Amino acid sequence: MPAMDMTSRMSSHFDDALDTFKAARELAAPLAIAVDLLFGSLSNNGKILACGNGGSAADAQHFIAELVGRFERDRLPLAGVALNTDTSILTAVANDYGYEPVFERQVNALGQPGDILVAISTSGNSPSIVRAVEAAHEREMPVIALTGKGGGQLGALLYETDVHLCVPHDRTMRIQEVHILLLHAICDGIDALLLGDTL
Ligand SMILES: O=C(CO)[C@@H](O)[C@H](O)[C@H](O)[C@H](O)COP(=O)(O)O
Ligand SMILES: [Zn+2]
Repeated sequence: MPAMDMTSRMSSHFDDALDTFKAARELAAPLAIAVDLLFGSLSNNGKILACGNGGSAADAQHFIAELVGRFERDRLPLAGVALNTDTSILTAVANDYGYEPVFERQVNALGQPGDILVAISTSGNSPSIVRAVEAAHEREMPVIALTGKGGGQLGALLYETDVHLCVPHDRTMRIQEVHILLLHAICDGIDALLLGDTL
């Protein structure tokens, strides 16, 4: 096997990430729409449900923690639930019904018209996320979908009233890196609407 230049392999991640972050600037306009949608729901006693698998589960709970806790400034707690955090619900539903409905069932249990589902899937093809989005539509909940790889099945399912934040990249890790930027930008937008735009 030829000697691997690990430093240049590591360097290429920074170059690719910079290119991807630049390309993802095209998401600024739909991101602004997502902020309005979330702020409107929260202002009308709505709540935010978020879900993802693997690294995207971490992103969903990270985002919800910043709503219920705080982001950069003190403010009132905002209503949100990460659907991938309750191991008793996840194991009970997966054990009794299979994994696919683990989020759908929680959307059906908790979701009300006007609540918002934040659905995170880098491929757009995870069945548990696709089913959660279908349940949200049935419950008249707008969806904010964070995807990549062209959006997959999720992209094709979305309504015009939903927001699709599709990262223009094909590698899961790079897509996840932009997803966390998108979620932080949303938190910043909500705080700006609640508290004013100076930090
Ligand atoms: O974080 C990573 C890879 O970077 C993994 O844990 C990854 O999230 C998992 O393979 C997920 O199951 C992928 O699901 P999805 O993003 O395609 O919906
Ligand atoms: Zn990851």
